[in-house]
Amino acid sequence: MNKLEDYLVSIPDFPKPGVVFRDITSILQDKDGLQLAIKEILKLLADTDFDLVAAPESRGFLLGMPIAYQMKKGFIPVRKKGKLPRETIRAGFEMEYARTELEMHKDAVAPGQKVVIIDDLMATGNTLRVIADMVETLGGKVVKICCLLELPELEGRRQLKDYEIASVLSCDEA
Ligand SMILES: O=P(O)(O)OC[C@H]1O[C@H](OP(=O)(O)OP(=O)(O)O)[C@H](O)[C@@H]1O
Ligand SMILES: Nc1ncnc2[nH]cnc12
Repeated sequence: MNKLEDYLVSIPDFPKPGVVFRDITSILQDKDGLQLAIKEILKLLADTDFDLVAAPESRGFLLGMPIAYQMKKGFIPVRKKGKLPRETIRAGFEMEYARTELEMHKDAVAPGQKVVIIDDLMATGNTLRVIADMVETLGGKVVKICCLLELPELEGRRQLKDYEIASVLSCDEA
């Protein structure tokens, strides 16, 4: 079986010039790649006590949901603006290549609940920061952040110093 990094395809200048897009769909479309990706994230959580997984639309859903299901936890979808039907909290921010707004249902986390945040990739870290802030605004505790892939050159960890972060792979920008 290949290593996880052997399945990852990088596309220069997508979605805009200067960005190297790390395409996790090339991992997930392979049956062995998919197994590896989920198993590696499960390993990162082997010793973590938590109640809920929170993950952002859309690539975060692809990894967050199987983890929540496998570990028998609840799942909180963090969605792009205007998609969640009940009362939400919302935050707008810049990512590596776009501006976006994310929302979480106000009743998604009860005070004191322990939340793991899962995403495919940490670039600037702004997506993860906003989700951590939302969890805390609702009274939850972020016990761990897990990503399949991290781009250290964008220094996402600098603004996430208060959290335990684990990623399966790390990729230089070039
Ligand atoms: O660290 P950051 O700079 O915040 O970037 C990371 C985010 O960017 C991508 O999501 P995107 O908003 O492109 O949405 P998608 O998953 O729907 O493609 C990725 O899935 C992360 O959630
Ligand atoms: N370089 C990148 N590749 C894939 N997804 C991303 N999200 C933010 N930056 C990204």
